[in-house]
Amino acid sequence: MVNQKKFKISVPATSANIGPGFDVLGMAFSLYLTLDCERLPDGSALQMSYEGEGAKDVPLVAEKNLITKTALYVLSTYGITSLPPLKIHVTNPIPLGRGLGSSGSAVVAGVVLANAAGNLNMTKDRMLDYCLMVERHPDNVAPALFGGFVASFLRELGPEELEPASIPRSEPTRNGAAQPPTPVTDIGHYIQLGWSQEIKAIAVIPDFEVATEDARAVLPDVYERADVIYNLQRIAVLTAALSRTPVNADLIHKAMADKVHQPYRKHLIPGMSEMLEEITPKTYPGVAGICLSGAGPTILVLATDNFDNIATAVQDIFKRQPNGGIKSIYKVLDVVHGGAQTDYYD
Ligand SMILES: Nc1ncnc2c1ncn2[C@@H]1O[C@H](COP(=O)(O)OP(=O)(O)O)[C@@H](O)[C@H]1O
Ligand SMILES: N[C@@H](CCOP(=O)(O)O)C(=O)O
Repeated sequence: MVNQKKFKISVPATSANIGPGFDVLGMAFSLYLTLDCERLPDGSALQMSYEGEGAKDVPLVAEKNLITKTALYVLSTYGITSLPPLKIHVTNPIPLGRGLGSSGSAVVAGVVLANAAGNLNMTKDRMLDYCLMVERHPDNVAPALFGGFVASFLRELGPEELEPASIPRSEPTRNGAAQPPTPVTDIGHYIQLGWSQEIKAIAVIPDFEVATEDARAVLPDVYERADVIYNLQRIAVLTAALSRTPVNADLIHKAMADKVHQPYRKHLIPGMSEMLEEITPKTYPGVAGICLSGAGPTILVLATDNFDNIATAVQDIFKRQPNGGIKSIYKVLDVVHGGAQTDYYD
């Protein structure tokens, strides 16, 4: 099966945080990064092509592209120094730098690619360790790998694992540090949570990027106890409320408030504060909750109905921002149960 000539890897887009669940919660969406792969005869060079989001900017050199760079890193820890001869066609509908987990999906795709191309036979739990060596926060990579609505945490690393060279890194794309070594095991822990299928996700995606690294740089190192309690109370209620039918929109909306990351990021996303205040279950029936998607700038509205009107209301707030307004598009997405997968065929 694994030696079949062709295989296809699919990895869903994700939204992380979901309000109070900063670096904890994430969900997988019905929007897939795909890699169509074909094994080539021994001695052939890697052939890589790419269509979709990022096509103009994403490098197609194996050592530079985040997908293949991640695959090379994984293979290197198995003593394999190059990618086996492959033709890879990447199709990417996930906008880059918008808070829909494009880098997490690319990292997951790289680990899954290494597993398939190198016949490594890794479990998904082991793949998670590798993903976390490249992208440090688990809230995108865990749902991209496993699917669904996921809560995750990292185990505390011991002193020797905290040696600089061993620290799993976030945002691999913009630092030039040496490759991390073979990961220790069980870095990440996760659980798939219940999700009420009546709730869909509206992603309103503005036409500018916010690099996750920049959106993390604006956060404080230390928080007030009251703010931590505020988020802990809400996250516990939110995870249960999102699994219940009938949907309690008022409770979900209140439980999606956050004091840990959104207030510090609001200046990076013009209009976000107005959106969080104005788009409520009362003003727009069908709304269940609203938050920044990941590190932004996409706005995520959870809703049961009235999707186009709600999306238009968010878009109108982007449009009325100073200096000519901000253009946006929107996608109405399902939360999908399946995560990354590899299909083999002739
Ligand atoms: N499909 C992809 N192929 C290669 N690199 C990618 C891909 N998707 C994302 N990246 C890299 O990840 C960066 C975006 O990461 P990040 O700032 O974390 O935003 P996001 O919120 O989209 O994950 C891009 O600038 C690019 O370097
Ligand atoms: N918890 C992270 C999530 C980043 O998600 P992304 O999709 O914006 O990369 C954060 O909020 O920094």
